Amino acid sequence: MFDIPTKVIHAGVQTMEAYRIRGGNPIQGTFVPQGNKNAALPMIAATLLTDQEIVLENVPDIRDVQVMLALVEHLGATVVEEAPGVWRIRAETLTSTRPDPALCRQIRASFLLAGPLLAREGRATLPRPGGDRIGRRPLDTHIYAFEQLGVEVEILPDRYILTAPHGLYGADIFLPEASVTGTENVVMAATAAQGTTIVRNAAAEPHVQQLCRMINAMGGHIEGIGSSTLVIEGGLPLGGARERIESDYIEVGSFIGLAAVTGGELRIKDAYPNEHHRMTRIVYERLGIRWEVDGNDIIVPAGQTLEVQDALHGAIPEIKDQLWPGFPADLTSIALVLATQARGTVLIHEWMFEGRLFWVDKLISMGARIVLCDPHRAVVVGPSKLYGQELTSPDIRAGMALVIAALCAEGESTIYNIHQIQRGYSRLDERLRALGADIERITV
Ligand SMILES: CC(=O)N[C@H]1[C@@H](OP(=O)(O)OP(=O)(O)OC[C@H]2O[C@@H](n3ccc(=O)[nH]c3=O)[C@H](O)[C@@H]2O)O[C@H](CO)[C@@H](O)[C@@H]1O
Ligand SMILES: C=C(OP(=O)(O)O)C(=O)O
Repeated sequence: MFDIPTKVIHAGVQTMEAYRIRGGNPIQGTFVPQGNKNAALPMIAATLLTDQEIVLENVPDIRDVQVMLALVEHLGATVVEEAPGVWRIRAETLTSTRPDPALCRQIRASFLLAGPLLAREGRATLPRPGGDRIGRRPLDTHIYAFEQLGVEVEILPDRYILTAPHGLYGADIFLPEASVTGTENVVMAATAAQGTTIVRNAAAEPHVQQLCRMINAMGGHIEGIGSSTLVIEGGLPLGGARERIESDYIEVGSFIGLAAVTGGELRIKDAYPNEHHRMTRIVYERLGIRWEVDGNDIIVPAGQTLEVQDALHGAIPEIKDQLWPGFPADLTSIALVLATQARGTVLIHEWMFEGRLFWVDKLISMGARIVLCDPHRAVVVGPSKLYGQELTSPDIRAGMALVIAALCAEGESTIYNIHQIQRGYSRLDERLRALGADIERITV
C-alpha cells in the first residue's frame, strides 16, 4: 500500500521548513533533471483508464506527485513503488468516483481525474481544485469540452458533479482556450466516447504530447500529437503500458539560468535541447545567456557576462510567455530573476496569469531595480547587486526564482514556505549542494 506522508495530507497547515542559503558559489558540475511534473500528473490520472497495470518510470519525487498517487489509491488503485522513481499502478476496479476533497484541494491537477473517471465510470464528483495562487485558474474550457461529449454538469459553489447518463459521444470540439489540463481531460474522456472526437485549438505542450503517446501505447488511437488538432478514436480497449517520463523542461530552464547567473559550468543531462528548448534559447539569448549542445545534453559555459540584447533600432526587448511552442509561462519568473543580473533593460510581460508577478517586491527588497507597471508587466534594469533577505515563497516558480536570487546574492537569505517549491522541485537542497551551493533545509 502506498504510504502517503502525513505532511502531504495536511499540507495546508504543515511545513515549518525553510531554506537557509549563503550566496556567491558558482553552480557547477553535472545535473540530472527530474521527470516532468506536468507530465507525471496527467499520466498518473490516465492509469485509471484501464484495469491493467501501468508502469511509470522517472516519476519525480515531489509533493504534487505524492498527492496524485494518494488520490488514485483512494479511488481503488494499487500503487507500488517498484524502484526509486518507478511506480506500478493498477486500477483493476474503482471503489469511488469521488476523489478525496482534502487532497484535491492541494493540487490543480486533481481535476485531471475527471476525464478518466468519466471514461471509466461515466461519473465524477470533484471539488474546486487547488494549485498555485497565481491568478484565476479557470475550468471553463474543461467543462465546455465535457459538455460537448454529452456530459451533464452540475456546478455547485464547492464542487462539480459530472455525469454521462447516456454515455460519451465523440464530437468535433473547438476549445475556447488552448488549455493544457483542459486538453488532457477531454482527450482522456474521449478515449471512451462512441466514435471519433476532434479537439481543435488543443494545447500541444510536451506533457500533452506525452500523455497522448501513453494512451496510444495503451492501445488507443490519437492522431495529430504535437499539433493543435487532435483526433481521438473512442471505444478502443485500453491495456497496460510502460512509459518513461521525459525530463522536466521547466527544471532544465531553471538550472540553465542558475548556472549562468552564478558563473558555473553546468552540464545538464537528457535536456532535449531541440525538442524542448529552442524558444527558451531565443529568449535567454536576449539576456545574453549562451549554452552549447552535446547530443541530448546542454552545457552552460562558465563565466558568462550577461548583457541584454536590444531589439532592432535599440528598442527595449520584451520577454513574453506564449502557448507552446512559445516561451513557457512557468519560466517567466525565472527569466525575470535572470534579467536582474544582465546589463540593460528588459520588459517582462506575463499575460497568462494576473497574479504571477506580485512577488517581485521581494526581489526589490534584495536590491533589484524593477518597476512593476501593472499585474502583467515588469521593467527590469540590470545588473543589480542582490543582498540576502528573509523571503517567503508564494508559488513554485517564484519560489525557485527566489532560490536563484539568494544563490547569487551577497550574504544569507532564509526562504520560508518552501513546501510551495517542493511541490515542483524534488530534493532541491540536496541536489543544489551537490553542485556547490551553500544551502540547507532548516526547521523554523
Ligand atoms: C498541472 C499543469 O499542467 N499545470 C500547467 C498548466 O496549467 P493549466 O492547465 O491550469 O493552465 P491553462 O492552460 O488552462 O491556462 C493557463 C492560463 O492561460 C490562460 N489561457 C490559456 C490558453 C489560451 O488559449 N488562452 C488563455 O487565456 C487561461 O485562462 C489561464 O489563465 O498549464 C499552465 C500554462 O502553461 C502552466 O502554467 C501550469 O504549470
Ligand atoms: C503553475 C504550476 O503548477 P499547477 O498548475 O500545478 O499549479 C507550475 O508548475 O508552475
